Amino acid sequence: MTMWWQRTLKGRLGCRSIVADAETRFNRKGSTLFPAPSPRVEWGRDAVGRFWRQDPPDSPLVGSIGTPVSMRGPIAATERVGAGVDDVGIVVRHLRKRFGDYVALDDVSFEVPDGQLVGLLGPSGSGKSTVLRIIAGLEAPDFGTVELTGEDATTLPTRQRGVGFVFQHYALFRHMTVRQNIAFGLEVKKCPRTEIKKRVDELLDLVQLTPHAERYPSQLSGGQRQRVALARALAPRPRVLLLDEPFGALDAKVREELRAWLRKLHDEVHVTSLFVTHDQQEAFEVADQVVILHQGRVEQIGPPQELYERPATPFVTEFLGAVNLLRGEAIRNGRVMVQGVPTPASDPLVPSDAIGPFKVYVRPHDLEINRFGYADGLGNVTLNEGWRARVLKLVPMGSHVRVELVLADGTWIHVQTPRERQAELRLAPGEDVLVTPRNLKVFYESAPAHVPDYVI
Ligand SMILES: Nc1ncnc2c1ncn2[C@@H]1O[C@H](COP(=O)(O)OP(=O)(O)OP(=O)(O)O)[C@@H](O)[C@H]1O
Repeated sequence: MTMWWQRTLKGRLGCRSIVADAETRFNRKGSTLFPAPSPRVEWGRDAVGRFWRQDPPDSPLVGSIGTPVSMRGPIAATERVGAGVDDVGIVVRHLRKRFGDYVALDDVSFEVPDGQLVGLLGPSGSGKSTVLRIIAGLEAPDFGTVELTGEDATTLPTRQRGVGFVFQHYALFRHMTVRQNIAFGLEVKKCPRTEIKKRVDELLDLVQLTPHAERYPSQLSGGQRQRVALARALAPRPRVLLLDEPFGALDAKVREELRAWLRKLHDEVHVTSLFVTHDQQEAFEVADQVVILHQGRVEQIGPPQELYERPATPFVTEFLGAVNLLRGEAIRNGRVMVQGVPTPASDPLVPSDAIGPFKVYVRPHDLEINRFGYADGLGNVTLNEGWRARVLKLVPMGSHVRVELVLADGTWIHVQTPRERQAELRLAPGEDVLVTPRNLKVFYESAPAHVPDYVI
């Protein structure tokens, strides 16, 4: 029956994701849950991830755009990486995994659009490698599904998944040359010799190791070995490429070079890739989109800049770089009371009369230090607005100065001030100043766990 549904829907719509969804619904309920749509009906997902159906105006079927048809609940907006139903390379849905009593994954769902490089970012122990291992078939989920290029792969053995895997510790064969290592997967598949040679030459060129083809791994640098590992993973033309902290064991400079190199390489080969890292900068530099994991759950998904500018939770705000945390007392007319001062908030969605306490976050480069006021020489004095603070310490950091201050209520903050601005202000420890913020991020202090509680 399931097969019938697959065939029917595929034939009518050519739409793999809908097929997978219909199949699950069918299996769970044991009967057809929605009528077979006519070919004129269009299907897809809306901006918040719900399935929708667009019926022609004269259709006898109920439903229109925005009509959710999934019985398992929509994939939340925070779980969506990209748009489109037909162009998905990897889909994981509702993954759960326990190790004994420990919940390693708790309902993880996301999609990797075909041909994109997506970063899976999170602190140590957040479940990143477990997700990757489940996608590769090295671990079985307790619940949930894995779909690779439209095919349900949840129970497929690893070797049938068409997955290329690159680990942190390059597992190259020490007794084989670079060429033999890259050829290994193709030899196992018993590809013709001429084809193997052609593909290996191609890959040696791609990873810029042609001159080192006859070397052994011990004769290569760490970065070169990881490039061989990548070429070896790409050799059998995998459907998807999984990279688990591939540069984790390398020193900072080599990592930086390899990041740029990987991004360039991906732009050439466009293989759907999932890249695990705990390094925010690495994820942001390399990935088209980033999935942020925390304690086995997806916190937020989006392009790097969007995550940085519009973090959905306090965790994401804190995880994505240095930030000051203050207490907000109430919000009135779009201004949040911080340090007794109504301070502009950057989003019109702020409830006009919400009562705190709120967590108020502001990045060090979004704070400006000012004197209390200035005179124009004609006897007019203009007073600045901001939070009163005392300078504690100045630390030169090259292009900027890190200024540490204490606010009137004893809260410590730090500000990143351009070197030129410090040359103007000539701040010194012990001075009283005003601090003026931009881009405040405000969250309810005690939001229910895991519910995005972003209010600004
Ligand atoms: N085979 C296992 N048996 C027991 N616990 C495990 C097993 N594999 C993973 N875990 C636990 O599950 C949690 C998630 O592990 P995972 O390796 O997926 O995290 P991670 O985000 O990749 O961390 P890291 O960045 O440190 O590699 C960790 O607390 C880990 O100890």
